[in-house]
Amino acid sequence: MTILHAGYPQPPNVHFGRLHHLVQHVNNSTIGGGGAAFHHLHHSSSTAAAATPILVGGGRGSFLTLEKKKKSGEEPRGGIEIGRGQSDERMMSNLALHRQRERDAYKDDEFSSSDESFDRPIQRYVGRDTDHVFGDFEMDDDGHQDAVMANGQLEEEETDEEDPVAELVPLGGGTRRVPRTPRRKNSSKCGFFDYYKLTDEHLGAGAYGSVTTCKSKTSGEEFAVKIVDKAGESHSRKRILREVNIFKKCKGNENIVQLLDWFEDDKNFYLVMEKMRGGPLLQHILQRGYFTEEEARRVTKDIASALKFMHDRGIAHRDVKPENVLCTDPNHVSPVKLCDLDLASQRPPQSERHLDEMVSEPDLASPVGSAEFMAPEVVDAFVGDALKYDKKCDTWSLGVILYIMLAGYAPFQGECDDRDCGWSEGQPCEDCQQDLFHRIQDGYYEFPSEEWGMISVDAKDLVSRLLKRDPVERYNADQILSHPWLQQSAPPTVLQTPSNLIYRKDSARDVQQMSEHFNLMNRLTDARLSARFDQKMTLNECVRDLETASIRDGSFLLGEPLGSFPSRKSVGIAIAKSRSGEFTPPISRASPTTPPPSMLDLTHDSPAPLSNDSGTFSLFSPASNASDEPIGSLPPAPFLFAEMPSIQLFGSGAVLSSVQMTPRHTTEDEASLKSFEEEQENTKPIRRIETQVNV
Ligand SMILES: Nc1ncnc2c1ncn2[C@@H]1O[C@H](COP(=O)(O)OP(=O)(O)OP(=O)(O)O)[C@@H](O)[C@H]1O
Repeated sequence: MTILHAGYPQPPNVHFGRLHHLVQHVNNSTIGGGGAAFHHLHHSSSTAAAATPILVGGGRGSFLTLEKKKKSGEEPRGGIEIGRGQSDERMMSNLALHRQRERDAYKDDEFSSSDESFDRPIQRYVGRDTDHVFGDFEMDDDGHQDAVMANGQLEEEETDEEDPVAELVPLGGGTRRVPRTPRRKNSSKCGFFDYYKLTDEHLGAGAYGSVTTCKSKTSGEEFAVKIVDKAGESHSRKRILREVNIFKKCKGNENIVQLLDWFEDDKNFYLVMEKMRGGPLLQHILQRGYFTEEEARRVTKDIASALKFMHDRGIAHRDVKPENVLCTDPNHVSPVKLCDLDLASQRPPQSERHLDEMVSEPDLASPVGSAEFMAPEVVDAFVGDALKYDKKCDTWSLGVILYIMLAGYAPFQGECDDRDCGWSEGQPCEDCQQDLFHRIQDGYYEFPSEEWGMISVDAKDLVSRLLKRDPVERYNADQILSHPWLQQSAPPTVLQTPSNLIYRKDSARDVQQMSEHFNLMNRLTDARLSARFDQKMTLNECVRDLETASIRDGSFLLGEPLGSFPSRKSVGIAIAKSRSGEFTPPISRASPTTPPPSMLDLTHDSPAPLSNDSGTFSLFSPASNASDEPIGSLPPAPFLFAEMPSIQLFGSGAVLSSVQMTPRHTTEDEASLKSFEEEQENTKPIRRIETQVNV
């Protein structure tokens, strides 16, 4: 019996893009998943699927239906099963377990609700928390999860238990606890600006959002709000929901930034967090100009505590780096808290994972994070070894941070023979990049006596326990916390860190800036790849899109014109920025040569070898005139990344073709942006050409 469960959290680590494949190849196995997964199967020509009886659960209502059937002794028609070859009993107990997890997830949920009195889970958005926690699920454009009824028809998820609440708006977080009863449905449509006002204080920016101080309209209290533009990527909702879920799991931990509220409107997501007044770690150290080993010890302890908390819950942060370590107090370096949970992933224990599921799991196999903080196994993934990495890469990254805190420079640095190479000034250099990768892979670093001579043996010992190439040997968070260096006060030795951060050419500050190339690229790669998986593009489709991409005067051409960006202020700003200064199209020093096979895994789409996957791009300056002379061209390579101040061109022969535009715009640009978006909607759809606007 092959059974499909739809509309309920799928068993961990089953990627629906693989569903068809798995069903075809694994007899009597089980696939859990959303309605779309069922749809996929139901419409497939797979004999396994065709022979499949139908009953498929759809969310909680269907679960109840199933329970009733079970009680009455009625055999489900087809049934639901979670786990391969399991009995009906087992299936029911697994479902009950999922159900319990779901209850637990809601139990202390300050974010949603005032409906505790009803003693029932609150549907915070259409699609359940657990769906996001346990893995991917497919949503339609409106974020609805489909449920599948006994007749096999797709239908919207049952909402008989309660009226659907306004989708995602607002979560009405813990601070005000906006009632979310059906009666209050419309009144819950309050937006971020009903409760907060933005200030001019810019706190930071990342690949997806900018972070600004906002003030509560009622109390005047200051918070930090991360504003994420919805236009940035096709599946931003899914990512935001995942981040919110991870934040929720980390609620109450004093070393993880707390999310207090979140909202959504037509344009943006708003994540309201506690404000970390002390700023990012290295910036704080630089500004103070004074840093001791004891302070480094405290910071390490805080980060290790945050990691322990996350790891104990099966969550890996995956982007531990100094910018994501924030100081609470402007006058003291500690306590610190980890922020930026958008790359964090929650994984079930290894024991619950099946081998084929692990292999086919692009999300967790995707390399994310920043170069200098990447653990060797992540670098392996970049250079083709495709090894898995998990929570232990967080402790590696902590090792890198600790090293930088103690010395003021990074343990692994790239170097080449070319004296004029601008690597240490942030310029790309393939040789330096390769050298950096090799050094990380070798795991070779030193403790130069000039800085390290005065640092305690215990501190160095902990560094060496963390910078272990083999993740098995590397300390985990528990071991870090019990290390002697963290058990008692460290010497009050004043470190050379601040001055090294300022004066060394290859300082961590440069490293940090340069690592952003990596970070951005990895994330976008990740996003594009998952978009590709979502869209179920075939290899051939990818290749067709790739011939030549050019950017001319704000128009994006890809083979034939797919659309153009109007010369509006919001875009104009970006172009104006690009015009300033001489532009040479760099190939990112950090770009990986090949995305790891585990990310691509195109073998199901086509047997074509990846070596044919090079695309050729001509890169035109937006300022170039009618002569249309390309100002530079990028050599064909499996993966390319070129960057202008605000426009990036991404391309790869087989993977994706995408032009990413990141104009900054101010609020007065919103009207023009809106009409730009409307215009886009009315013109020919621009496939895989996306704009990202960071407010
Ligand atoms: N709660 C906060 N208080 C103060 N500053 C913050 C806060 N959260 C984030 N920041 C600042 O904003 C920056 C960007 O935030 P964050 O990393 O969450 O955004 P992102 O778009 O997810 O970035 P990334 O590209 O690293 O993923 C941080 O490095 C930090 O400097």
